[in-house]
Amino acid sequence: MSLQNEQTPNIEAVILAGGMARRMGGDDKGLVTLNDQPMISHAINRIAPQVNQVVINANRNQQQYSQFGYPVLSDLESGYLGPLAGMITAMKHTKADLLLVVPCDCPLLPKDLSSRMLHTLVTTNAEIVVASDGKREQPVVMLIKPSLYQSMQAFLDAGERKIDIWYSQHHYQVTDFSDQPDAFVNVNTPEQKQQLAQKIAQ
Ligand SMILES: Nc1nc2c(ncn2[C@@H]2O[C@H](COP(=O)(O)OP(=O)(O)OP(=O)(O)O)[C@@H](O)[C@H]2O)c(=O)[nH]1
Ligand SMILES: [Mg+2]
Repeated sequence: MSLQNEQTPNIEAVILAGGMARRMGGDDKGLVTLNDQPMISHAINRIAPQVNQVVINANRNQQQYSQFGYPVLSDLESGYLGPLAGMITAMKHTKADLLLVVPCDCPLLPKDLSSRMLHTLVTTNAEIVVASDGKREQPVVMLIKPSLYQSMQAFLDAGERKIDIWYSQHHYQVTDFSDQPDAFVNVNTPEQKQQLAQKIAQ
């Protein structure tokens, strides 16, 4: 699929908040408070200025999530199949040219995430762009063509769940954010939340 307008494609962001957050004791991770704000607010504040639309993907507390002012999508396929279930739900729903996928538990996402990943996509003609902190790929931070939903559906139908195995079947490229080493700090446990709260407050 070629983009209709490669200079200014329409980009929608989906913020994934549909997991079970077992390492957070089963609390709804997007709504857990980090420095006086729900965790997802930090991600929204970083991402909303960078894209044309935002949707939130959540499988619990949908009413509370709707108060952020964006559409809330629940996984089309229930059963907590993992992040791919949230991504495919947004891919099927969006009318945008490109979908920017981010998790709700990365409060320091780059402020130039979308533009740099778009630059990679356009200059390499990739179907998928994955962010990297310079050491590791961040599989839940992707810029992706929504038309790939059919491939993702086949992957899920086959019982597969791992994002990096799925995208490695496609022409993907990596955008390196090693200039922002903390950008993908991820909050999975109460201890990590505590550490990040102190760091942000400094
Ligand atoms: N829609 C959807 N999103 C998910 C699902 N599982 C995980 N995610 C999201 O994927 C991202 C990365 O997942 P994790 O950080 O492991 O979050 P989690 O699965 O809720 O947490 P743990 O149970 O502790 O692994 C987070 O933004 C989650 O909300 C799922 O089954 N459906
Ligand atoms: Mg998980």
